[in-house]
Amino acid sequence: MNRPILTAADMRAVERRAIDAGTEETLLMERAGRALAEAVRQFIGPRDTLVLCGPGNNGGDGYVAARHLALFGYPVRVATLAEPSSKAARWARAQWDGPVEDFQHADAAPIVIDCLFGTGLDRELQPSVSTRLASLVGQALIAVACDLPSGVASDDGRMLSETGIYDLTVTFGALKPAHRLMPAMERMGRVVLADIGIGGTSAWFEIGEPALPPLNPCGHKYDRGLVHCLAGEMPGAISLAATAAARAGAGYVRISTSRPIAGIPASIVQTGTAELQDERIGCILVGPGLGQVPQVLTLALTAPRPIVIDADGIGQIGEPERLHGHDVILTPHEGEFEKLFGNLGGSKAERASAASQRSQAVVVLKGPDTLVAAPDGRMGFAPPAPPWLATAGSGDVLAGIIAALRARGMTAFDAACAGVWLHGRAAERAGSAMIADDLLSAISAILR
Ligand SMILES: NC(=O)C1=CN([C@@H]2O[C@H](COP(=O)(O)OP(=O)(O)OC[C@H]3O[C@@H](n4cnc5c(N)ncnc54)[C@H](OP(=O)(O)O)[C@@H]3O)[C@@H](O)[C@H]2O)[C@@H](O)CC1
Ligand SMILES: [K+]
Repeated sequence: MNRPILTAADMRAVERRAIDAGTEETLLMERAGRALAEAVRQFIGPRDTLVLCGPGNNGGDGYVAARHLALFGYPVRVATLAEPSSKAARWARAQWDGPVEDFQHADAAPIVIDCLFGTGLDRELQPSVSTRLASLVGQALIAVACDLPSGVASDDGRMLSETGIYDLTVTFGALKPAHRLMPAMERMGRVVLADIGIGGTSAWFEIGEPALPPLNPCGHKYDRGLVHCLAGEMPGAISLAATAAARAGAGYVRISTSRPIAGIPASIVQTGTAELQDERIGCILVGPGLGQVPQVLTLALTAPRPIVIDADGIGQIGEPERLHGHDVILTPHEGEFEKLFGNLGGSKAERASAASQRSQAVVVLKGPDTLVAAPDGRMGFAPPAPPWLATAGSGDVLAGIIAALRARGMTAFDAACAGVWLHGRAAERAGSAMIADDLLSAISAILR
């Protein structure tokens, strides 16, 4: 299931609609604070707990959580940075009948719950606040963030202030972009999405497990998709990509190559010609191991077939507008992206979206926080993938998987999202000592 990702403004609009429809704001805060307390209870048993409350509704959630944790039997202290400034937070503060300490002078605790700032943070923290918060987070056995670690910019995942590494982040109603974007994502620990009875739809979402096209029991190999790969100077990369395409379910994979490539499964056909006008081709794959032979990309773009352009192929496109009228999926990492699109500025999501619109291609902007952008504004955010996916050949495998899914009839955007999801799960299955070749058998295991 794809989970919506909402900006702070989107989230406020959802909240406003619920309130206009008769839901009390304090009820939403009560649900959020209770969900936070329950998540903490699931994570760790009763230990001394310090809840840090800020002036806004994030702080309000903190007073509610403190009340519930005390009811659950946790020894709870509350420390405040400033008195509540919103009506709902004042209500929550009034429901807390324990003492309230001053944030700067509160003693550390094994469980620290940061409810200073959430989606309303719009500037860096005062240095005295970030230093003290980082110290409390650093001394804690378990550091928990309410909605977001204070210091995180919700909409783009930047760190406005550094406050340390958390173990658990409990968010409400919907994920925010920062939960799936670096550098914020790696500060959050486990992210729990709590249901508080409201939520929205969005063109932005976290990529969930895909529904792959069903196999036709009466079908033949071409029904399952023909992927045509174009080799270049370094055949290892294209053989990895071609094998990944075969493992990801393409019925027929062939490689145009000027010299035989050793070590490829015999089922992958090698040909000395490039029959790209073949209408049975479901997707052309060009770029892995291509080297400096730009005429191969030019040849690929003569064929009226869907194309995945990866690696060296991306650097040879020249102007992104060259792709207009073609059916293209681009799979750049940051360096290749900048080479093609220049320095676009803005957040990673804004850059991916702008690039997709400019090229009219689906853009898979790879990294530890991979994004899939469509020209119509849709954006898939990859769920967290293991860091060992950053290894030589990993991108070739991803390109091959995506080409197979495109050839199998998925739309360009869906194929790219599904490929990113499968690639991450294959890496999880392959384990931390994997090399890119191991992803191939892991794909087979997942698709079994
Ligand atoms: N949306 C929903 O559906 C629900 C949302 N809920 C919760 O509400 C949270 C959002 O609450 P929010 O909008 O009150 O913002 P929040 O993060 O508490 O901070 C705003 C306050 O901080 C201040 N301020 C900002 N930056 C600052 C800085 N650097 N240094 C110092 N001050 C700074 C700013 O005041 P300012 O000084 O700018 O006037 C303002 O007072 C959300 O994260 C979630 O936890 C749940 O209750 C349930 C439903
Ligand atoms: K927080």
